[in-house]
Amino acid sequence: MTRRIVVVGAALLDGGRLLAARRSAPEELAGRWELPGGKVEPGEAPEAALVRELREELGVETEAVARVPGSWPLRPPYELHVWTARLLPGSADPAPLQDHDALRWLAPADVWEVPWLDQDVPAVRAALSLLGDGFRSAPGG
Ligand SMILES: Nc1nc2c([nH]c(=O)n2[C@H]2C[C@H](O)[C@@H](COP(=O)(O)OP(=O)(O)OP(=O)(O)O)O2)c(=O)[nH]1
Repeated sequence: MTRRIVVVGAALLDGGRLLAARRSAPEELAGRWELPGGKVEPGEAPEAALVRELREELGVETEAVARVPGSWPLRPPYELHVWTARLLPGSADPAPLQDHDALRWLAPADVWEVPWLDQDVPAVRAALSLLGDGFRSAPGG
């Protein structure tokens, strides 16, 4: 059986905009944009991993809202799953504390302005199709 490790990415929404994060490392990914997140640890729920990673990387308090249908292969054994997420009331604003050197809140019309990692493009597309054109609020939110 092939070992699979899930990387959770957040489609973090606030005020009708989606957060994109520019990777600062490793070298082959640096300068490209991604959905912030990281690896799910053994025994950890993906929603909990997402909240933990966003706290570590961005200094924010969030909650996962809904899984975006689909999964996207990364470098083996990793695969990307995406959840919509929102900032909790009173959370700090996101800051690029770890793994990233720039952040952008993208309005719907601007989503394709940043050079996403190739492997993130279908995941971002799926997130947008779940959210709808305006992405005013995450489903369930
Ligand atoms: N977080 C995240 N990682 C992605 C995306 N697309 C993509 O190819 N990756 C890759 C980059 C990394 O090789 C891997 C996730 O690693 P990470 O560095 O974000 O995760 P982590 O914080 O748990 O890692 P670590 O430093 O603890 O090892 O998946 C994405 O949209 N979000």
